[in-house]
Amino acid sequence: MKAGRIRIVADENIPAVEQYFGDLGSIQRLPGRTMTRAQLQDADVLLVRSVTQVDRALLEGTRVAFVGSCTIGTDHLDTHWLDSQAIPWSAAPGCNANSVVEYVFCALAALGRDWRGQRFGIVGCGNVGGLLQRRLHGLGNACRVYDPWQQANADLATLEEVMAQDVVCLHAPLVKGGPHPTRHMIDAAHLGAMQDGAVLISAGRGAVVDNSALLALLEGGKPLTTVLDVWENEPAINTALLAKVDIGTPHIAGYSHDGKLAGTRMVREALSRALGLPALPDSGWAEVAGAGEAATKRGPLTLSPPASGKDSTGDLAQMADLLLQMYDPRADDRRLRAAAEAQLPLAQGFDRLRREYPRRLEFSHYRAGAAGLDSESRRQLEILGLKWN
Ligand SMILES: NC(=O)c1ccc[n+]([C@@H]2O[C@H](COP(=O)([O-])OP(=O)(O)OC[C@H]3O[C@@H](n4cnc5c(N)ncnc54)[C@H](O)[C@@H]3O)[C@@H](O)[C@H]2O)c1
Ligand SMILES: O=C(O)[C@H](O)[C@H](O)COP(=O)(O)O
Repeated sequence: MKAGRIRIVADENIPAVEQYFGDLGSIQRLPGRTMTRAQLQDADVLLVRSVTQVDRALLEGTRVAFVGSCTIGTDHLDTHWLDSQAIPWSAAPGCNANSVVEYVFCALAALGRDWRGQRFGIVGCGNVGGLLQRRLHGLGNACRVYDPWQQANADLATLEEVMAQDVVCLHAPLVKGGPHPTRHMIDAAHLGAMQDGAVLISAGRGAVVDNSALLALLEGGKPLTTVLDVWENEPAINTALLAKVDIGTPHIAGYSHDGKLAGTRMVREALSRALGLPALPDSGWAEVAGAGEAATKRGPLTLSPPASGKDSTGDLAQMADLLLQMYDPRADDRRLRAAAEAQLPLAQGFDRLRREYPRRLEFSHYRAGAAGLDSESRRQLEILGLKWN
């Protein structure tokens, strides 16, 4: 592959491909879910997101010599086959971890759930779970963590102990083989053993939770509060389960604009390494990203003062108000339910919502006035990433 003459095929949902890869050659955009081998015949580089299965069936006989996935998850890549063919590949570890952690706290805020004093369980403690754990420690919350590949984590516990916490957050990858597979790891027994009134937030991969078991439990009246961002059989998700969950979103927890751009940048950096090209300095990448980044150029966005009026939980309502001004998952929930009620198959609506996702900026882009908030609430919001005017 020679820089300047590389043929790149990229999923149409990857932002800023032209800015980040345009210097390398031509770019063709295609819908990721329906990419075919015929479309990739003359491609040198394939850039995907999580909806494209990249395997022998897709690539054999093509000249694709590099695969980049602008995502954290890699379960859609047959990495064994890619390695066996000596096709270099890269994903974007951690690119949208902050976005997912912000989603967790905004979901709790949207539910009116006070996170202070709650005991958290985290399943899967890598970039996302680990960041969540650090934030929770900063906030003063107790955590129990299940991650069979870790030994040094001070919060390690059994899966049973983790599932018994007040708020259980699932951030494990989808792993189909090996000693610790995750498909349906959260089964009827684990779900049934959750405390009445507990919160379950699933933002890793849908099939980690046995969706039928969860639906049966909710239909049976188990008092759980459930937030599902990821589902089995996306995009054709179970509408009966959607009807039962408290917040349901179309796999967008990691969809901050920042997280998506970071994914594109990380894959470009990996391709540069594979091609032996020099890395651009950080400022260079910032300029490239800036080409499509009008919002950050305008400077910080200012939040309205939080709605006044303290309740019995002190400043919770005000903290929640500020968080929800930055991102309100109930808007995504409403759009998904509206798509489920439309005449078209929900699979189309699910993908459309993801394709047309509004620009969502992470908390670091915002500034708020601290007046009226007590010092502990200010501290909590600072730990979550909010800055003050
Ligand atoms: N909803 C979204 O928008 C969204 C966004 C980002 C990532 N994700 C998903 O979340 C997953 C986690 O992201 P990450 O950045 O933390 O990935 P990561 O690779 O940094 O961490 C994954 C962690 O899960 C652990 N793990 C592996 N098998 C496990 C098992 N059987 N039980 C419990 N833990 C196990 C690993 O040891 C690792 O620590 C990704 O693989 C991806 O599928 C979803
Ligand atoms: O793995 C990830 O990074 C996330 O699940 C990602 O947000 C998925 O988005 P998609 O690739 O499906 O657009």
